[in-house]
Amino acid sequence: MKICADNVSMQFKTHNALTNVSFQLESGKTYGLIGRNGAGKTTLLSLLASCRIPDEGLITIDGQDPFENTKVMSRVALVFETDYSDSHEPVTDYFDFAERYRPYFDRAYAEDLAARFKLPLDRPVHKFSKGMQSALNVTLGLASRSPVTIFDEAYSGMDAPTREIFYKEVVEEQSRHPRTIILSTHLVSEMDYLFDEVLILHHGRLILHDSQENLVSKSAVITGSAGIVDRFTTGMKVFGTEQLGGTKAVKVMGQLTHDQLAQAEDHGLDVSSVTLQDLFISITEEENVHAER
Ligand SMILES: Nc1ncnc2c1ncn2[C@@H]1O[C@H](COP(=O)(O)OP(=O)(O)OP(=O)(O)O)[C@@H](O)[C@H]1O
Repeated sequence: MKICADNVSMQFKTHNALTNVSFQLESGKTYGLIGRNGAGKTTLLSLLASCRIPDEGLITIDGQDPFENTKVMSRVALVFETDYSDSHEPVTDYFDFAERYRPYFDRAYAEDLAARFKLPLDRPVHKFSKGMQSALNVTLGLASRSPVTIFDEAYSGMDAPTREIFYKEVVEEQSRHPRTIILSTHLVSEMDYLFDEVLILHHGRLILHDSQENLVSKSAVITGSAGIVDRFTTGMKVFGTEQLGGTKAVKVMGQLTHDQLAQAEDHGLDVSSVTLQDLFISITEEENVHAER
């Protein structure tokens, strides 16, 4: 299912939670939605899941407005951190419910995941630990096999080995049952390998949307003696700088040419790739937002 956001804006009283956000998402890809606290990720995902309507702009899923559109919305699943404190039902009741309302729900897969996450099927969910409740959420999301499956930080309660099971399943599910998967997260460094494309929200604006491959190949860190690094990077688009004594590391946007790489080597400069986490931190640091040298 193709998702389009066209100039979407959302306000809470006087606060602009989203401003003119536009993008297109395709089926069969895993998208990483990243942004600092309060950047607007949950607001955007709740619009995609039709929990609210945008103040301005349009969201379409397969060309249709998803709001109160049962046919479209039965194919979209939003998984978020849920408060289960009043949930006295066992896991099996959640599976029964999903089986009734989720057209692609695979119960056998859900039971298999529950076993791997060590979730007792007959125990009331309010008695689960926070991590177990998160594992139930991701189980319902994965097994929903919804053509659009959105996880809004739904895994934050899970410990590292449990998150690894989830990540592995995301990869395997994309090859078994390709769909649009959107993962919002703060765990950028451990999840970056899952993303085909990355969207970075900052203060409600989409400041970057590109493939993971492009992001990594179109940026670099140049490290070496401060004066030489400064001369080498003059005229380049710099988005981050660190200095320790006489050694400077400058992060630049844009792919270096063969000549530039050869020059860097001649000058004893080290050229390495930027991680997504690095890129994210640097471009969302106020003082670095795309400063041109
Ligand atoms: N119901 C609401 N009423 C008023 N303001 C809201 C509401 N929901 C969100 N906001 C504000 O909108 C902005 C975006 O919030 P949102 O929850 O979308 O951010 P987020 O990127 O998901 O943040 P986090 O990573 O901390 O979960 C924040 O400034 C938040 O305070």
